[in-house]
Amino acid sequence: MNTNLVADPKVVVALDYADQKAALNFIDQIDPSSCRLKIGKEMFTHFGPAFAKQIVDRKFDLFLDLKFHDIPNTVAKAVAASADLGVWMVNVHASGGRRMMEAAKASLDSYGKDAPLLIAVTVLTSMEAQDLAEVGINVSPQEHVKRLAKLTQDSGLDGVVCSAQEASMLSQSLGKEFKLVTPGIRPVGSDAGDQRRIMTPAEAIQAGSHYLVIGRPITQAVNPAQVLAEINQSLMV
Ligand SMILES: O=c1ccn([C@@H]2O[C@H](COP(=O)(O)O)[C@@H](O)[C@H]2O)c(=O)[nH]1
Repeated sequence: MNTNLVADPKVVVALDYADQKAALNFIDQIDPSSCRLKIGKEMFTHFGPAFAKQIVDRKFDLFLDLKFHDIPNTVAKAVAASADLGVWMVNVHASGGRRMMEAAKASLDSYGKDAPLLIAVTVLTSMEAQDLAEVGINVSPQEHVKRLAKLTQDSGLDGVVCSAQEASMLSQSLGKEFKLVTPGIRPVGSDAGDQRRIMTPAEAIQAGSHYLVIGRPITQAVNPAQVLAEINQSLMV
C-alpha cells in the first residue's frame, strides 16, 4: 500500500504491541520512506535487541525509546549499546542532569557519522501541572520543559522530547536546528487516552515539531497503514 512516500518522513510510529507478529504485519505493509518507527519499553522488554535489529535490517529509521535515567556511567554504556544496534535515535531523561547527559553524548564520540541522534525527555506528555506538583515541581509544564530543554542543549544533545504545545516556544528560544520530537499527537476525533498535552499532526508541524510520535491512533486502527497514509496526506497541504 502506498502510505504517501516522503523524502524526510515526519511521522514516527510507536510500535507498542505485545505481539511481535502484529507489529511485523504492519511493518510489512509500509515503506521506510512513509514513516520512521519507534520501539519502547514494552516491545524491547518482550522481544529485546533482536527485534530492534530486525527493524533496522528492514531499512527503517528506528528510534529506541528506552528513556535511560541512571548514573552517568550506566547511561553512557547503555547509549553506546544502543548505537551498536544501528538505531537512528536514542534518548535519556533530561532530569538525570548535565553530567549524565554529557557522559551519554561523549559515549557516542567514537561512532562518528554513524552515531544516532541523542535526545532527552523533558516532561512526559502524559503529565499536567497537578502531576508535576505531586512530585514536588511547582511550576507549569511549559516552564519546566523550557528549563530542561535549555539544559539539554547546553549539555550538547541534539534535541528533546516535549509536547507539541511547547514546540513554538522552544523553536524560538533554542533555534530551528534543535530537534523537537513530540508524542501526544492526536488526529481530530481520536481518543486522548492517558495523554494530556496533545495536538493534531498538522498543528504540531505548524508549531515547529520536527518529528511526530504517533502510536495508538495508528496501531489500534482497523487499517493502520491507511491511517498512516491519511496522516501523511494531512501534512502535505
Ligand atoms: O513524553 C512522552 C515520551 C514518550 N512517549 C511515548 O510515545 C508513544 C505515544 O503513544 P500514543 O499511543 O500515541 O499515546 C508511547 O510509546 C509513549 O511511550 C509519550 O507518549 N510521551
